[in-house]
Amino acid sequence: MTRGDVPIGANPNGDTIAAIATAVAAGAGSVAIVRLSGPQAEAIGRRLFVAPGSQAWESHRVLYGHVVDPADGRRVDEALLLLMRAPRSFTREDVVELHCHGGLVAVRQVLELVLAAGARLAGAGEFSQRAFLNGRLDLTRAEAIAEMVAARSRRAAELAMAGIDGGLQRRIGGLRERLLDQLAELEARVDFEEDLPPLDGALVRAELEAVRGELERLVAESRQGELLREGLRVAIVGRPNVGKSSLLNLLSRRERAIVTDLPGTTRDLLESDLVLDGVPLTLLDTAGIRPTDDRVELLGIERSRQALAGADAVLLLFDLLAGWTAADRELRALVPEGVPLLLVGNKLDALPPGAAPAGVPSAPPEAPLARISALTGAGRDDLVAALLGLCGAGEVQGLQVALNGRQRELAAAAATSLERALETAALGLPWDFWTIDLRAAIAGLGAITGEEVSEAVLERIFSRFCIGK
Ligand SMILES: Nc1nc2c(c(=O)[nH]1)N(C=O)[C@@H](CNc1ccc(C(=O)N[C@@H](CCC(=O)O)C(=O)O)cc1)CN2
Ligand SMILES: Nc1nc2c(ncn2[C@@H]2O[C@H](COP(=O)(O)OP(=O)(O)OP(=O)(O)O)[C@@H](O)[C@H]2O)c(=O)[nH]1
Ligand SMILES: [Mg+2]
Repeated sequence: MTRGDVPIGANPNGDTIAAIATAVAAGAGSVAIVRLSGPQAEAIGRRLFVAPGSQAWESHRVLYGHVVDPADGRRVDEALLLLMRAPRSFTREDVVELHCHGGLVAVRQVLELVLAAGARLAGAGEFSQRAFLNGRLDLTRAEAIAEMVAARSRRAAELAMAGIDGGLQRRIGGLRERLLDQLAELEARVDFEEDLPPLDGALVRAELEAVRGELERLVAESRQGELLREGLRVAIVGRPNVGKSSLLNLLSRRERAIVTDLPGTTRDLLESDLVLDGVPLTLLDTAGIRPTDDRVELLGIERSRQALAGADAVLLLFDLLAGWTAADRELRALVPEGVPLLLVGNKLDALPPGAAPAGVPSAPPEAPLARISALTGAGRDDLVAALLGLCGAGEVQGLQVALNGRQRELAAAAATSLERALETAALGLPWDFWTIDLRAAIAGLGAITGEEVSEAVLERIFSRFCIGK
């Protein structure tokens, strides 16, 4: 995105941007919106839009009419126009929306006419960036908007909504205010030591310690938010014929993968996107791993190994009838250290009642164990709960706010700065020695909310948004 000509702050003389605001892929919607923002938005709208009768161009009213090509008066689409004059708009600039018919052909023509009439194609995230620069949103709300667009599950959308409502801004902004209060007290003592009542150092330290604790809690909880935003890649691995594809089908509730009684049925990697208990995940069905001379099967097995190496979690499936065999133990050794692993004994239905499966330890030392029948679905819910629990996703239900990666780094650094300030305090050094680290912590929290953030960082954040947002 190049936007060197737009200064930080309001944009009264700036250019007018435009983009298609609605989905441009994954099938046509029934309505598509071209959005304009900037000082020329209304003039361009009036040039291209013909509203019959005596409809008035009033703010926050919808006009009915047609988008026409001003060159020849040809009607390009039947549409609705929504005018929102500054500052009562998303960007706090004049905004015009042309609500066209869905599908891409007409709406692209409308966008071309808008650009030909003097608007500039918006860069990624540029509407949201203007909303931020014009003080309509803080940075946590702007980032939450991007998360809402990207959300893959209901829980991820709820978390994004809490961010849009300012949940994170209030938490971080509140902690920053508390630090600013302490800084003011300390600085007053540096400047006017004689005129003020003495400062109770223990109280200041207790307050810094409390803020530091809150920051560390937020950092610790951020992992759950990450799960919701990014989803988990879970590989199902195991020997041929143990029921991996059957399990994929059971969890995705459809016949996604081919299942046969022939070992070596699955030869390629198969991905299925699903949501389990509000957590989005990508399940990978893999080719059964075994020694073989079949060239195609060997290539598939190589992909299984790669999936195993790149997964956030692994379900290692084995056949309860055959028991936990030497080959299963070898597979277990392939699972990288530190990757959450659940052993899944399958074909529970075929086990005679009361029979202990051969070789399966009651509490296997290797990893936690779940028993299921991919055929009947028995044990499915316990499997899901165990998997999510292993990945730390069990607690996402109560999650109110969650830091993203950028915010987590800043919060962790701020916590470290506070720790340093507290160490300085413990050494009994003068007030002005504390304030250096305290100020660094305040700046870090200001970078989360956007109160103290460089233009380069803003560019990087908004360039990850989609065009039209
Ligand atoms: N058609 C359409 N739908 C949309 C958006 C949009 O821009 N256009 N949004 C875009 O993301 C989201 C809604 N968010 C919005 C947030 C604020 C304002 C707005 O005009 N705020 C003004 C005025 C509020 C008022 O009149 O009380 C303000 O806060 O000053 C508009 C949309 C989702 N749906
Ligand atoms: N009785 C019983 N049979 C099962 C169960 N799960 C799978 N099967 C059967 O086991 C056979 C193999 O199932 P698949 O799901 O294709 O096994 P796979 O692990 O994907 O096998 P490959 O793709 O060859 O590695 C099929 O005949 C399934 O019907 C189960 O829980 N109980
Ligand atoms: Mg299979």
